[in-house]
Amino acid sequence: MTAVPALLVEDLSVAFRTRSGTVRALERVSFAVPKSETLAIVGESGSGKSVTAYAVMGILDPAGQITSGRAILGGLDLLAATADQVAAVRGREIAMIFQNPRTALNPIRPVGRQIADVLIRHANVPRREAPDRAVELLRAVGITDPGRRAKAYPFEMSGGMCQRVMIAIALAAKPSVLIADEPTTGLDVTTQAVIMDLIGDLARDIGMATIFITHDLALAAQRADRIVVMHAGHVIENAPTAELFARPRHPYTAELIAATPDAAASLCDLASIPGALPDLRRLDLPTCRYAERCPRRLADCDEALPPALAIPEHVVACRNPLS
Ligand SMILES: Nc1ncnc2c1ncn2[C@@H]1O[C@H](COP(=O)(O)OP(=O)(O)OP(=O)(O)O)[C@@H](O)[C@H]1O
Ligand code: NI
Repeated sequence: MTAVPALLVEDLSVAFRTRSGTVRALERVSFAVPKSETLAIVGESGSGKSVTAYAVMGILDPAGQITSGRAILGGLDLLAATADQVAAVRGREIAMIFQNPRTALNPIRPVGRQIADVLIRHANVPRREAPDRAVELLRAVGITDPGRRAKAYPFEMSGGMCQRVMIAIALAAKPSVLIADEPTTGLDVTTQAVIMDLIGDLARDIGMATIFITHDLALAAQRADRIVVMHAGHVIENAPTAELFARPRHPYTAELIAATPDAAASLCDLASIPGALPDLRRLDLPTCRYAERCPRRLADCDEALPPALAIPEHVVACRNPLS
């Protein structure tokens, strides 16, 4: 009945081995991104948003280990695929843009060349045509005088301009999925809106699904069709955006929304949510990682979490959800 999603993440668990113990960063994370839709992943710092993205992209820190899960893209499980298979897909079918475009770009290669590299490698563009196509792409992401700008180095461009270049690189091969990890953090508000519009417009043009990782509930509400809320490495709620705001079912989501009345605050500084994320190295981590902060905790909250698939279209991982 339901169509095949652009990306399906199921049961993803990741642990990092560190000197001070094992960090259980993700536990059984699941979500699906329908084709052409935007899914926001929101959560406090340390909740596991970036680790989820890195695991799917195959760029986890070597200390990180995927201990369970699948990430299905176009019939291929990225987590079980060979390095060659992943290399063939990354940049072509799934691409990522990062918070700090300046460090993600190659500092010693003109930006036009960097875009041309991707076009040759991933979009089957003949080498001769690549430079002109790179200039076209720079124009498409709203860079004025793109012919001249193509010859510039990243340090010669503003942060907003570098992010446009990153977007041009990410979208060069028209991937079916884009992961944008805090793509506008550090940019001024006007540039933020322009960049988000740009990503939205380009996604629409090529029918691309977008995973938008953010601290900013307001931005998520404006831009996403669906919101996944993470807490301490768990997906605790997943619902269509309007539904999530109208009827939050997990006590943590309700706290988040209450703490941000016009949904305008950023989750970066959630001083008003009592407690902190538990230390993910703890050996006695509770089954519900929110239990120790939760005003609705029941005795049986320490038992296994209910399957996070309680209600179709609206997933909540809680034994005592709001109705
Ligand atoms: N290389 C690593 N070694 C050990 N622990 C790590 C490593 N990378 C991430 N972690 C841990 O994994 C957990 C999730 O981190 P992650 O970066 O995904 O959080 P996040 O939700 O993206 O936070 P932020 O909003 O600050 O970017 C954190 O507890 C973090 O300390
Ligand atoms: Ni992050």
